[in-house]
Formats: sequence, structure tokens, C-alpha cells
Amino acid sequence: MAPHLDSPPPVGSFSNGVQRTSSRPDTPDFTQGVSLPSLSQSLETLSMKDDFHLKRPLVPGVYVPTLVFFDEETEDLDTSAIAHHAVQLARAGVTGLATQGSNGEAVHLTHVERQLVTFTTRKALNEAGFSHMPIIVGCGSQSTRETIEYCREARKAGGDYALVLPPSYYAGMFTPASGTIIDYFTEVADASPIPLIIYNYPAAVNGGDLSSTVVSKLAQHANIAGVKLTCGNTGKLNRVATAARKMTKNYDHDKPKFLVLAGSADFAMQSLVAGGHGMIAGLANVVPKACVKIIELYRAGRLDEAMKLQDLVSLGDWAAIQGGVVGVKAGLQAFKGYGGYARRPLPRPTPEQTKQMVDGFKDLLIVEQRL
Ligand SMILES: N[C@@H](CC=O)C(=O)O
Repeated sequence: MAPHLDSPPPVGSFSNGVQRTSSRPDTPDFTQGVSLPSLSQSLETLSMKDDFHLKRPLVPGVYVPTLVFFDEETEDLDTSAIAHHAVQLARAGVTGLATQGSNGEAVHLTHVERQLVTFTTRKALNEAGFSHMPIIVGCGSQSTRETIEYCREARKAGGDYALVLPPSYYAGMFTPASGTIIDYFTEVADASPIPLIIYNYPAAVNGGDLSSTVVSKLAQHANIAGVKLTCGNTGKLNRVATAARKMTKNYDHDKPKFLVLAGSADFAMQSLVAGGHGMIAGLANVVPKACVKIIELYRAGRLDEAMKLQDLVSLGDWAAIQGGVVGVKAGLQAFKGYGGYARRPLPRPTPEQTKQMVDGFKDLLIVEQRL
């Protein structure tokens, strides 16, 4: 569905006309018959298929931490919208998807629901011809034991990589000398059936900010494949990228052993200059092509154009950062006709907030539509 750029819908109207459980006209119903009760059988079927075991390398590019969608009244998962969104993003040219990132409301989902979201995404991608596309799955939890459990469940559901936040609840008891965070990531990486991506997002974990020293040390683990730096610290990103480069013989920037990703679109180009490989960025839910284009322009040496686009992306990302998942959903709903609401207790946006999102994204959406 084309964005309604010339006439944004009336403020507050986005709750109307949301398609929930039926498939979109341009997206086959990939999830037919998949529901929570039938999930375990579906997982068996999926794991018996060869393509589930294909290796999907983590290559430079744009990864989208996908939104998760719910029925507006019941708050049950809307698997049709989840499948539709995944396929739309794949068709827009992104490199991979990440379920249960911060935009995927992982903390609002049960273990089984998380598997259903990842399974639905895998199935939709496979059936739309994107079986090569990797899926990263948010797996961080408060205990080492549960994090490993999430990694195993992610693998079963079709996930290729596990995005792992450091634990935060008892963070006050960690000390640099105890090595707790290093131990945590090492133990999870040792046990996980899929490689880890370290997730450094201080705002989400009680202010805990992993240093370049810690990330560079963890990068040497054979089952740790990358880092998402949402901290926005490009000095740190540069140090980590340099360390990762130095630890690899015959380093190939297109096939790095350790992927260093910007965690927000507002410093995408800055991170490329600093030696990064791309981004995992929530804004790409709304403007995937613009995010991809920044990397293409940068790689082609068209730096002025890349910077101009980055200027717009940074402004749009400011709206996304301020609105969080509630705002990004409101933006998607306003411009693409689906998105709906986050699960309670997150609030529904006020008409003013919706207008703020629409205004914040508008210029960027005009560019997105032209790409
Ligand atoms: N701003 C971030 C939030 C979480 O990492 C993003 O774009 O994904």
C-alpha cells in the first residue's frame, strides 16, 4: 500500500480499518493454520526441512528489528501482519530481520509467543523467496540459564543469531573485577546453538554500558558474531571495529568475522566512517529503503548525497527515538495502513503524539517513496 504522503490521515484515525487476522492482498497467507496450539507441530515440520539448516552468514547491511503486531481488542498476536511486514521489508532490500529487539516488544511476549513470531517470520520469508535472509532473535534475559533457553528456542523457531542484552536487575552486584558480564556472555556463547550478537543499549539495562575493552575481548569468542551499539558512541564503535579487524587474518570488510553495527539509524553514516558494517535500526521498519540507500551511497563514494540523506534520517530517527515503539507503530499505521498498538501497559498514543510522528517522518517518507 502506498504511503498517504499528500494527505496524512486525520490525527487519531489510525485505529480504524486495521486488518488483523486476514492476509493482505499483496501477501499470501503464509501463516495459515499456524497458531499457538499448533506451533509445536509446525516447529517440527520446519526443523525437518533442509532450508532450516542452511547457513545464513551475517553480512554487512541493514537489519530491521521488526515490530510485532497485535489484535487491537484481544492483544493476541496478529500473525498475518507479522508475515506481511517481514515480506515488505525483505522486498525493500534489507539484509536481515531481528525479531524481539526493542521494537519487537520482547518483554511483552511469553516464550511460546516469541517462538511463534520468529517461526512466522521465517516461514513468511522462506515462502516469499527470501530463505537466504538471516533472522536475529532477541534472547537476553536476567539469568544465564534462561538466556540459553531463549537461544535454544530461537534456533528451533528458525532464528540464526541471538541478540543478547547484558542482565541488569542485579547489575549493582557486578564489578569489573568479578568479570561477571564477560562470564555471562562467555557461558551463553558456549552453550548457545546459534552465534550471539552483543546488544549494548544502556538505556534498556539500568545504565549498564559495555566498554570497547569488554566488547573487543568478547569478539574473540568463536560463537560471538557481532555487536549492536545503541549507545551511539562512535569512538567506541571505532575501537571495536579496529580490534575486530586486527584479530582477523586477511580481513575482508564484506565478510567480517565480527560484525559491528550501529544500533540506531541516526548515526548510520558516522558508523560507516568509523569502520562499522551497517545497522540494526528501528527506523528501518518505516523507511527501509532510505537506510539501505545511505550504505549504498557511502560505498559508492557519493559522500555528499549520503550525508544529505543521513541528515533527513537523523531527523526522522529523532521522532522514532522519542516516540519509541508506540510512536514507530503510530508512524507505520499512518503511512502504511497497519501497525496498531503496543501491548499494555504501554499507552496508546494521543492524537498530539500521532501528529508528532507523522510530522517527524513526513520529509523522510517522501524520499522513501521515491527510492
Ligand atoms: N533507537 C534504537 C532502539 C533500540 O536499540 C533502534 O533504532 O533500534
